[in-house]
Amino acid sequence: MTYIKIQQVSKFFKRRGQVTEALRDINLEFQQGTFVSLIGPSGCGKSTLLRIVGGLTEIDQGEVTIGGLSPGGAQRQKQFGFVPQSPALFPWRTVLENMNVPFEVNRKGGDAESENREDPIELLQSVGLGDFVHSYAKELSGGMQQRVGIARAFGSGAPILLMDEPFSALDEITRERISYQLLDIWESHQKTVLFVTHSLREAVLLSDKVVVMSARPGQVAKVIDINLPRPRQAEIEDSEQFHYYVSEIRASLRERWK
Ligand SMILES: Nc1ncnc2c1ncn2[C@@H]1O[C@H](COP(=O)(O)OP(=O)(O)OP(=O)(O)O)[C@@H](O)[C@H]1O
Repeated sequence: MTYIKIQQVSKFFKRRGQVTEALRDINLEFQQGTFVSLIGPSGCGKSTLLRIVGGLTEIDQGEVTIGGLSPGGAQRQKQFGFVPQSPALFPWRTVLENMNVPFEVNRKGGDAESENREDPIELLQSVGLGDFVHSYAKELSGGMQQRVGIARAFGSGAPILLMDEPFSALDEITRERISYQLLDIWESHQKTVLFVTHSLREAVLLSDKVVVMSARPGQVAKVIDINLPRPRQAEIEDSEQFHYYVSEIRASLRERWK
């Protein structure tokens, strides 16, 4: 059953008398529990689309529904967890205390559902941070901080995670390692994820669907189903099928440069 439905969505930004057409006629549908990557040239509207789904940016035309709710309605029901480029951690709090932040916020909002929460230590172990639970966030490397951000989002109780280039500030080796940890944690939780990336490799490794977008005004160039078996291990990157998908995405991006 369709969970996230984006119909004929267009978005214009108006600033100082200038109008930028950021998105044009976007139509997409995703089922619950799908890992979706958005890939496309810089400025094609990937972040804007993520923010629209998350109820942070209004649309000018079209409609977005999340399980029948408007993005604003879904946001009020705490359906979204955000993982931005750099994780918003409190530096003087420990890793474990940072894991509690979404629940503190929810409690302030009078929300009691936080009591059925997952064990934050187990979540931290699943991203390789079991030994750093009591470290201060400021003592962690950038990659470790981002792993806390990911574990926190998976433990937040939100069914939809919106990840906007979460690995972009990391070096290549850290980035590769974290992508496997994200793969593992997602495969054991199967939340609906919208993941913005510039990496073809990450898109194929992680996703069930890759949305290739064309340059501004952003339009959907192609939606590619990644039918690689799960659970996926590092070896899958050596498979012919993996390379085939990477080439297909690259060709689709190039097609739009012409
Ligand atoms: N708040 C805003 N006000 C005005 N223009 C905006 C605003 N947000 C985005 N834009 C414009 O909309 C277009 C799409 O921006 P967006 O950040 O969504 O692209 P993107 O694909 O995520 O880019 P990148 O890959 O570089 O992060 C760009 O031309 C951008 O300048």
